[in-house]
Amino acid sequence: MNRPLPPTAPADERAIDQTLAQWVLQRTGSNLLATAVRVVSNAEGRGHSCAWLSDPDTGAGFDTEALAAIRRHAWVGDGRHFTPFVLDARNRFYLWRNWQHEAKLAAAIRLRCRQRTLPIPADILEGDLDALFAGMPPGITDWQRAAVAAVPGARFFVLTGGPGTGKTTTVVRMLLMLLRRARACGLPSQPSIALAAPTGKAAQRLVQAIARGKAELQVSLSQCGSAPDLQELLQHIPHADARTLHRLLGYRPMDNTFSHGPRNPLAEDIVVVDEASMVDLAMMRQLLEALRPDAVLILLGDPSQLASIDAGSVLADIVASTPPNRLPPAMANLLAPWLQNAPGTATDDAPLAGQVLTLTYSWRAGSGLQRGIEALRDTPDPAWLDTLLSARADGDLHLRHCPSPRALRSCVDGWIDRHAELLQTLLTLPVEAGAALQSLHQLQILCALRDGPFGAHGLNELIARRLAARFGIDSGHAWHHGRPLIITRNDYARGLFNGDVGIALQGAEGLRVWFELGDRDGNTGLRSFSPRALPAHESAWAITIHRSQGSEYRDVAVVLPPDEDNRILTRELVYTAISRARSHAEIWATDESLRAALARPIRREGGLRERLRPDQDPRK
Ligand SMILES: Nc1ncnc2c1ncn2[C@@H]1O[C@H](COP(=O)(O)OP(=O)(O)OP(=O)(O)O)[C@@H](O)[C@H]1O
Repeated sequence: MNRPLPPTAPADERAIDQTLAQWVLQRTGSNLLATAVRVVSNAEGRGHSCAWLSDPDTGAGFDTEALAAIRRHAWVGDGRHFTPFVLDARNRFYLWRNWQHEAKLAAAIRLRCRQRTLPIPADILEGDLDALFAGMPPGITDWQRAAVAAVPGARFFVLTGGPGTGKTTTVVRMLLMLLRRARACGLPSQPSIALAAPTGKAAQRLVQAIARGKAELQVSLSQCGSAPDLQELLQHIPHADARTLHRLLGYRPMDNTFSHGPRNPLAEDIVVVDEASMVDLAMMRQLLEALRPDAVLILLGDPSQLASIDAGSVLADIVASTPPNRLPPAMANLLAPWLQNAPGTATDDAPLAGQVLTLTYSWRAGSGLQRGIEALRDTPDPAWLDTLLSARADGDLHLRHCPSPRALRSCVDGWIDRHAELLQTLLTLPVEAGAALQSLHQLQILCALRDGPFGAHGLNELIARRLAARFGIDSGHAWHHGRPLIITRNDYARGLFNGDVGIALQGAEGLRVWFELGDRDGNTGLRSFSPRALPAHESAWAITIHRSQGSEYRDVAVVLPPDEDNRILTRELVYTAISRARSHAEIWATDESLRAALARPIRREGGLRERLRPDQDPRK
């Protein structure tokens, strides 16, 4: 085993990758194993749950002899028993923990999917759908109806779609359906519901979205006048309390464990998790294992967005494991009468068929921004990009040429001009904290990078200087009235968490930093802190696109570095950024870097999607 290292030194090697490899080398004396460990550690750092030791497309990497030697090593197994590393039959190499997360998560999902029943007879379903979709045309609401009709009897359900496709509108109806037919679905007569999301920001947005969805449905139900019990049941859907997944599962930062798991499952009968694309492999396994077998899990999200920061691309893998919107034959027959377009059918043994549905009709369609979002969801349409590059704008989506720091300065000046009124109010007038925090939802600069002149740090410094010059702020002081900032480290004692956005405001007590925070009972309220009491933080005129996930703003400016070879530039990154905008987005980039980003989809290595396909032997 002491052969020279194969030529597989990973790009972007981190100190931890080398340290781990060194440790393995010292204990095993095997260069080969140490090299494979270096590769897999590096892969994990880039979000992969495993590393291919032999590329399935090119065959590059470790040769057959090297692979056989690694496979024979005592520290490497096939996953049946504990070994520090696992090499599967397809030459995917795992750290034991990621192998376990994948295997256990896939097994938990498959088990839940096998339990599905179709407990509601067709005539009852018809009445329910008529009441819940009164006045809504069939055709464009087909997949919303299908989701509402398919959720009874499911223990695991995934509803996906791009922005504005009606996920909230639909999930409120799905919950109402479960409440009305609870006993038939094997739930208590008044099932309890938990709402959760991966970040505090996303949880706040979920609260607002559910409250709005409930109010809209309330109007529709009272207008149609039928089924008064539905109006009563609607009150049982919570809308003031959504927790982060960490809080839902009882995260204990002292020892990095959770109080809820298989031995202490969650009490709730129905758990809804929004922004599921941000949930990594380890967290999703924890969630699945913390559910009672008879509880229902509903995941909402958009698999085209950036995947989780930590390893895995769980939502995208789940969605890709089953053909889109194909139903098992029995379900297709049951639903056919209410769908204008006959649904395609899946094979009977497809584990997730009928439990993963995608909403395809955008209710915000028609704007240039929406066209851009749709064009970027899958493989970008080259004609769309060419048109945009030559016209420089499509309605509310704009391109600004930004090849240099000098061009960036003029983009910033233009941005300040366009938002001058709002910025002036924030920076120079007394403003109430709630209103000031609300106005931060109006505009946001999103950067692909954190560091460098085109990164969020550089942009924040540049913006601070330009604002100081324009509005007469003392540029010698970082702390000034109207400065937005984002917390970058959790502070459990103060209840401030990574990603919380606040604003510094001068008041009777001097300069205080205000946040809208949730308390332990799920209520949100305004709280202020002295700047000295804050955990690690930075200015937030510009934040990274990764940080913006789960948030939404009226106007967004997206900054891409002009270096088109930068590996950060991917289609998912640009899609995630512009889909944060409700009304207007501008992209500050060169044509080349935009083209390069759109041509580079993220591919995360892992075996989850295969494990969820029909008849998979988990060790393959
Ligand atoms: N069946 C429907 N009939 C009429 N309007 C609808 C329907 N479904 C959704 N809408 C409207 O479309 C808009 C977007 O819907 P919704 O908020 O449910 O989408 P979403 O997918 O949750 O959006 P986002 O991802 O941005 O949170 C809302 O204004 C909603 O009222």
